[in-house]
Order: sequence, then structure tokens, then C-alpha cells
Amino acid sequence: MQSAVYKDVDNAGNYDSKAASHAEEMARPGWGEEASRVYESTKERLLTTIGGTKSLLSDIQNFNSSAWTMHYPGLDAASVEQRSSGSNSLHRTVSIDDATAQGVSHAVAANPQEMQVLRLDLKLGASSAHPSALVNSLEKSSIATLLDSRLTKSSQHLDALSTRIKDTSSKVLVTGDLNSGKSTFVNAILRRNVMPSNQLPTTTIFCEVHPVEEHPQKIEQVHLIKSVRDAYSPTDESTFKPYSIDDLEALCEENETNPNPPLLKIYLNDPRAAQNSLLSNGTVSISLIDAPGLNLDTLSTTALFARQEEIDVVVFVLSAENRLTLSAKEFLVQASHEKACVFCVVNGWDRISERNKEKCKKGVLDQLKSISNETWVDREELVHFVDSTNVEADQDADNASRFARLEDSLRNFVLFNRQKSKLAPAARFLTHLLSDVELLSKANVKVADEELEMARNELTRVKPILEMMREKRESLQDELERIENEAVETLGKYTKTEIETALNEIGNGRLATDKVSMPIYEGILSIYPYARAVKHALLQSLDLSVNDIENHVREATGQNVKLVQGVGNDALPEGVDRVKRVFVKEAMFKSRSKANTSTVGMKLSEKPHNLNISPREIFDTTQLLIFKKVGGDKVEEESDEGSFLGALSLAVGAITMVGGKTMGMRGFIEGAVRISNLWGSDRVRQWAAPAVGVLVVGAATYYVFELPRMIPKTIGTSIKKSLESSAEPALSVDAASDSYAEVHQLRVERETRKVLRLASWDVKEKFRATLETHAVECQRAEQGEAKAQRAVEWFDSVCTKVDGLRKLGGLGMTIPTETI
Ligand SMILES: Nc1nc2c(ncn2[C@@H]2O[C@H](COP(=O)(O)OP(=O)(O)OP(=O)(O)O)[C@@H](O)[C@H]2O)c(=O)[nH]1
Repeated sequence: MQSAVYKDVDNAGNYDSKAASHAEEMARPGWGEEASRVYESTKERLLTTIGGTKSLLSDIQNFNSSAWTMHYPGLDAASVEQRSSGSNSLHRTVSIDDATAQGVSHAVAANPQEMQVLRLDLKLGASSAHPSALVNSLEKSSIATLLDSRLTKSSQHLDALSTRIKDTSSKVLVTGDLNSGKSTFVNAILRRNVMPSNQLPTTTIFCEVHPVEEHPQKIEQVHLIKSVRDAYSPTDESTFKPYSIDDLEALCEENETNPNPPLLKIYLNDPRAAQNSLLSNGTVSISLIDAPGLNLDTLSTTALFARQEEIDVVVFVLSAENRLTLSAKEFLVQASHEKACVFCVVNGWDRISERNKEKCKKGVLDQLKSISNETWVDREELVHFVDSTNVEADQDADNASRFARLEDSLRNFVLFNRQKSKLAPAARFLTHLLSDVELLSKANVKVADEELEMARNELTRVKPILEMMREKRESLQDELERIENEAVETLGKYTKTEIETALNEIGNGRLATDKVSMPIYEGILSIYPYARAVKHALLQSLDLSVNDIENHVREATGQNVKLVQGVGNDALPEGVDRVKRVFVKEAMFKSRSKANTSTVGMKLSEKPHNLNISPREIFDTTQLLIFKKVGGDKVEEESDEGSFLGALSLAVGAITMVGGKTMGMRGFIEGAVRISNLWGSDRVRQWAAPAVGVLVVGAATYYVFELPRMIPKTIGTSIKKSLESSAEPALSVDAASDSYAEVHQLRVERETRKVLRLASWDVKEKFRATLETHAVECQRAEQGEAKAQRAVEWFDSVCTKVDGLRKLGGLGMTIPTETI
């Protein structure tokens, strides 16, 4: 048969007062044993559920710190507003304590969208931001930390609940307005004047009366514990200070003004028979707590509230003569929220005249009805009008019987309430906590699902790009090398060809470019400056040709740089910045080292020593002995007829040398030898001296006209010869093994390679960096995917565990999915 006792617990601690009245239920025969049996089995179930929930919380904490930063579901704005502006000022936020307190009440209807136990401690001052805004503004990691501390607190609270469930004794808190007769009532229950009672406020500290059987030595004694919050064990003398029962009054007096009042544990021998004793009657062991009177002193009020968690029954003592004070009302409101029913003792009933008794009774009950309807419904059992000063039959038989009935009701009420005071808070707390865990898990599954989708979308985007780039990496490298090599080779060859062409022109006595003009021949007497000017012009034309080559190479290299960048940019995925380096063509061929410049035969015309003219360059004996007819590029030798002319040129050469400033000893001797040789020849001897004279004059005339044409060729040939030969470079082309053309070819190749390599490096670096970024993004997305996947599975398993724990603990309430 299902009784109201079962219903209390099975319904997750939501006490259903309408199911049956206490009186009705408790009057049923054998209900006590049945209640004890149910109590024991429910207790075991709840203890196992607490163990399972604790390990689940610990798993969540570990997961939160090591694998997944917990997402906290947003607060429901409407309900928060409603709550923060509600009339019940005591309910500021739902805390662990509040949730515990709700274990036996139906005062606060839990909004399934809201966290009850795991709600974060965000202060809701009038000026503070909205809590949902606060939650949203917090860093994810800060929320996870706050949540972690909330989980720790919840776990600790489960420990406290577990201890409380295991504790076989029940605690009865006796409280009420100042001087309402609390101590007198406790004394009446004990049938001993133990607690000091007086007209003046006397009780300022909590006095907890235990049966002497609970004392380790079974002796009457007072244990003074420094603070209500301090740990205490009756077997550990370091946790208390022992006093005699006779010291009690003095101890109370001493601590009257103590801002941190101690707690007194009083071990008393109940002289009454077991069946009459309330302290220890075999079925239930009760501790009576005489509390300080309720007043406006926040400290003691707070202390009182703080202690309510461990008490099973609240006995509220009120004076029949006085109306309830504000603090008493406030306390009753709070206590009825927490305990649903409050046991009320209307004291000083003897002081009310007979004719006022009904009126007084009605007044008290009306007040109670407005504060605690549950108490009013069971008023027959829960509200007692007595005189605590005369409880023995021989004093006042009528009052004694009323008091005896009070004691019976109280004993049964304690027994009855043990279910609610010990098990229901645990059931209620577990219900809320598991709902919160489920809400939290479902919210995290949702977030993890979103992250999973995001990670997968990211992978769908990044992975193909990464693979494409990895595939392209080698071909890009090859392509860049190909462009570089081709450009270097082409421009190198071009340079060589161009310089060779220029040298050929110069070798034929012509300028390599029309940007320069030949000097004007001003007569035989200025032959030397003329030759020098010719050499300058030829070298300058060569220099300008080199300039033209460089300009061409610059342009071509620029095109190749664009090609390189184009290839590189084509290999980059969309959305990535392109290579932006601009090729400054003017910077090409600007060697920083001066020494370098001189080694590559640059600006030959600007180096004075290159303009030195040797006699051979004006009067080249080789040229004269083997007369060469210049006809384009073709040179024909005319050795037969040329011998005479050769002789003639020798003579003219001698004259010109004399006329010029170039005649040296060597030239003179050479000339003389040739003249004497001529004279020795038979053919020549046939010619007479006059002929020689005519010829000399003619030849001289011829040379005067021919010299301006001969000198450029002689000098050009000399320049060409010098620049083509690397063995004895007459000009400043100080290359060890290369000709002038090759030197420039190498130089162009080197410069071109340098520029293109830099451009390639840029492109490759950009490609490498982009590839790396995508690889990192891909790796991050893969990790995110794995993490989110794991979180989805893990939180799903938490929900399954929550269901299992609910079944185990006989708990109800599943949070609908759509509320997240
Ligand atoms: N006539 C009569 N006097 C009572 C009754 N109960 C208490 N008194 C007297 O009321 C006075 C105050 O009683 P206490 O028991 O000290 O009251 P209290 O509520 O414990 O006082 P504080 O601890 O100081 O708040 C004492 O003089 C008691 O004798 C009662 O039922 N009838």
C-alpha cells in the first residue's frame, strides 16, 4: 500500500500535503514499522545514487579541465527578472542551500530552463548587469572555472547530505520570539530545569541537548564548541571544552554579548521512562536545540538560518499573549518554505483568560494560515496551546494532558518528518542536480554539434586546398626553375651575341652605335689627339651598347619576374593575398662594390688609361705589310702587289711617326731596317731614285687622305683584339679566363638569376606560408572535429548516466530537450 510517506520521497521530495493529513496517516496501525522499512530502503537507494552522482560530477570536472571547456547554458531572462523582482526577498538566487531547502517544499517551482544547483554565483545587485548578459560577457574559461567550483561545492554538499542521511538521530530546533518561553518549553519536555529561563532575554547561544547515551562515557556533561561551524566529535577532546551541567547558566551569561557565540552540546539523562522520553525513546533519537530568540540581530538570525539544513523539525514557540513579531513572521515564512510544516507551541496559554481563549486561538491560527497553510491544515497535530510551566498532572491535569498530547504529536512528527528532513532534501537536491547536469550536457552536446559542423565545414574547405597545394608544390618549383634557367640562358646568349656584334663593328673601325659620332680629323699634325678621340668614341659606343644590352635585359627580366609572380599567384588558393613585390628595374646592374664594376669592363671610355694610344694603333706595321682591303666584313690579302705598297707604307709610316708624336726607338729601327732591305732588293734597284721620290710624295699624299680612315680600323682592331682575348687584356677587363663578351654574358646571367631567384623566393615563400597556414587550419579543424565528436559522445553518455541515476534513486523530472 502506498502511503503519503512513500509519495513524499518518490515524488522527489515534493511533499504532497493534500494526499493525506499527518494525523490520518500516523493513526494507521503499523505505520511506524512500515515507515522505518521504507525509510531504510529509500536511504540505501539514495546513498548509492549520491555515490554515482559524485563520481559523475568528478568525471565532468575532469572532462571540463582536460578535454572540453564547458559551455554554460544561457539564463532565461524572463524568469530571472521575475525572480529578482519577486516579493520573496529571501530568494535572491537559487543556491545549493536553497535547493536543499526546497527538498521538502514546493515553494519555488523550478523552471526547467534554468540551472538550479549549478547556477553560477553572479551577484544580482540592482545596479548590476542582467545575469544572462553577465554570463554572456564572461570568458568561456572563466565560466568553466566558476562551473568547476560549483561542481566541487555540489560534490561537497552531496557528502553533507550523505552524512546527514546516515545520521540516525533527528534534530529538533526550538525557536521563536524573544522571551516566548523556549527554554521553559525545553525544560518542560526534559522535565528538568536545565536551560536557564528568565524574564530577561537569556538564551544567546545555541544549546543542543542530547541523550546521555550519546556521550562516550555516558555521563552528563556540557561540551563547549568555539563556533557553530567548528568540527566536533564527542570523543575528540581537542574539539570541545567540557563543563559540568551546573556551569550552564554561567556559560550562557558569559557569552551573552559574545559576537561569535559558541555552541553548547549538553548531554542529559532523561529521568523519564523510555516510552515517555522524547530524547531517546528507542524508535528515534532526538536532539533538542534551544536557539536564541528571533530578533533583528542579523548575526543570530543568519546563524539560525545556517543551521536549518541539519534540523528535522522546527518547533516554533510563540507567546499566546503577544502577536507575532516581524522577524518571527519572516522566519515562519522561510521555515515553511523549507519544512512545509512547522510544529507550533503557543505558550503561556494559562495567561489567557477563559473567555479570550477562543478568540486568541482563532487569532493565532489565522496568522498561521496566512503564513503556512500546510501547518494550518494539520493544526490539530501541529499547533498546541499549552502552559510550559505546569506540565505535571498534579499541577494542572488538563494542561498536563494537552502537553502529553503535544509530546506524542511531536514524537510522531519527528518520525514522520525524518523522511522529509533527511531523505527528501537529498532526493530533491539530486533531482535538481541531475537535471542541471542533463541541461548542461545537452547544451554542451548542442555546442559540440555546432563545433563539429563548423570543423567539418572548415575541413571541407581547407582540405582540398591543402591537397591541391601539396600536389602543386613540386610542379611550381620546377616551373620557377624553368623560367629562371630559360631567362638566364636567353639573356646570356643575347648579351654575348650583341657584344660580339658590337666588337665586330668596332674591329672594322665602325662605331657600335649611332648614338656616338666619330671625331673630325684635323690634319696630320693632330694625329695623336685624333687617334685618342677615335679610341674614346669607339669605346664609348661599346659602353653604350652595353647600356642598351642592360636595358634590354632589365625589360626582359621584368617580364620574367611577372611571369614568375603569375605562376606563383596561380598556384595560390583564392582569398590569399597575392605576391606584391615590385621589380625595380633601375636597381638591376647596380653593383654595390666599386671593385666589382672595374672587373666587368664597364665604362671603358671613362677610364683615362684605356685611351692611351700606342704607336701600333696609329701605324700598325702588320696592317701595312699585309694590306687589307676593307670591303664590308670580308678581308682579302693582296701580298704580291702589296709588297711595294707595303714598302711605301713603311716609308710613310716613318714620316708620319716623325710628324706625329708617336715615334719611338723601336719604330725608327724597324723603319730603317725595312728601308735598307728595300735597297738590297733587285726589283727595287731597277727603279730609280726619282721614282722613289715621286712615290714617296704620292704615298705621303695618299696617307694624308687615308689616315683618318685607317686609324679607326687600326684602333678598332686593337680594341677588338684586346677585348676578345682574355690572355692579355689591354683594356680593363680583368677577367682571368673570359673574353669581354663572356664577362658580360656572365654578368647578365648572374644579375638575371639574382633577380629571378629573389622573385621565385618570394613566390615560394608565399606559397610555403600559405600551405603552412592551411596545414595548421586543417590540423586545427581535424582536432576540433575529433574534440567535438568526443564531446558529443561523452555528453550523450552523461545523459544516459543521468537517466540511470534517476532510476536508481527513484527520482523524476526530465528536462525537455526543446528548453535548451
Ligand atoms: N505563565 C507562563 N509563563 C511562562 C510560560 N513559558 C515561559 N514563561 C515565562 O516566561 C519567561 C521567559 O521564559 P524563557 O523560557 O526564558 O523564554 P525564552 O524564550 O527562552 O527567552 P529567551 O531565550 O531570552 O528568548 C520566564 O519567566 C518563564 O517563566 C508559560 O507557558 N506560562
